[in-house]
Amino acid sequence: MFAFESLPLTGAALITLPAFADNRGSFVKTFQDSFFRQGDIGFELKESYFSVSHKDVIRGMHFQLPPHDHAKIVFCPHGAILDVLVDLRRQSPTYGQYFAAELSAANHQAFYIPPGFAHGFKTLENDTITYYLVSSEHSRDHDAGIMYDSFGMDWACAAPVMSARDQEFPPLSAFDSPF
Ligand SMILES: Cc1cn([C@H]2C[C@H](O)[C@@H](COP(=O)(O)OP(=O)(O)O[C@H]3O[C@@H](C)C(=O)[C@@H](O)[C@H]3O)O2)c(=O)[nH]c1=O
Repeated sequence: MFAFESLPLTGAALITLPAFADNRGSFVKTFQDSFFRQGDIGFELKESYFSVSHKDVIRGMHFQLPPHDHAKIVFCPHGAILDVLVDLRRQSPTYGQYFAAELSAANHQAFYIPPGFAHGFKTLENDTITYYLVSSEHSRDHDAGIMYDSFGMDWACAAPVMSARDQEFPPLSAFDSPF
């Protein structure tokens, strides 16, 4: 069974994926339509993708703007990441607050990230895979972000490897949130 733990940022959740180990290795279930559609989540899978990163890579903080905003399920099937969410929903009591947790192949945990959140991560190991299940298709014109170091998170990383695009996003304080 998927174990679901609500987070202080309303609507977001930490999910422990069902995992089984035997003398061959391990088996992890990453998605079940009936589970993710139920209740408040109502997640409908539209796209899936993964990235592979070296250690000390930071990607983020990303989201898609309305009307192409989406929910994400993020997990790490190889290596480990420090995964970070920021609440961008203006009416939310936790607007501007962040939450971080380690997701790894070893703990087989996933974040459920509702629409209206920025998402990013730092890799903790080489050859780390970050895997996404997403509820809308990618729209390049609606792909946006805020600066990774603008909302109070201590990344504990002196020289992160980052894309040029991620270093040019506005800080949270200058971002006029549509969520
Ligand atoms: C996200 C995405 C990117 N791309 C393209 C754009 C670009 O040429 C190349 C790499 O894109 P990026 O540099 O944005 O990749 P990356 O920085 O890994 O983007 C990811 O970051 C994390 C934090 C997330 O939350 C993800 O949803 C996604 O935004 O892939 C797609 O074609 N489809 C997609 O869905």
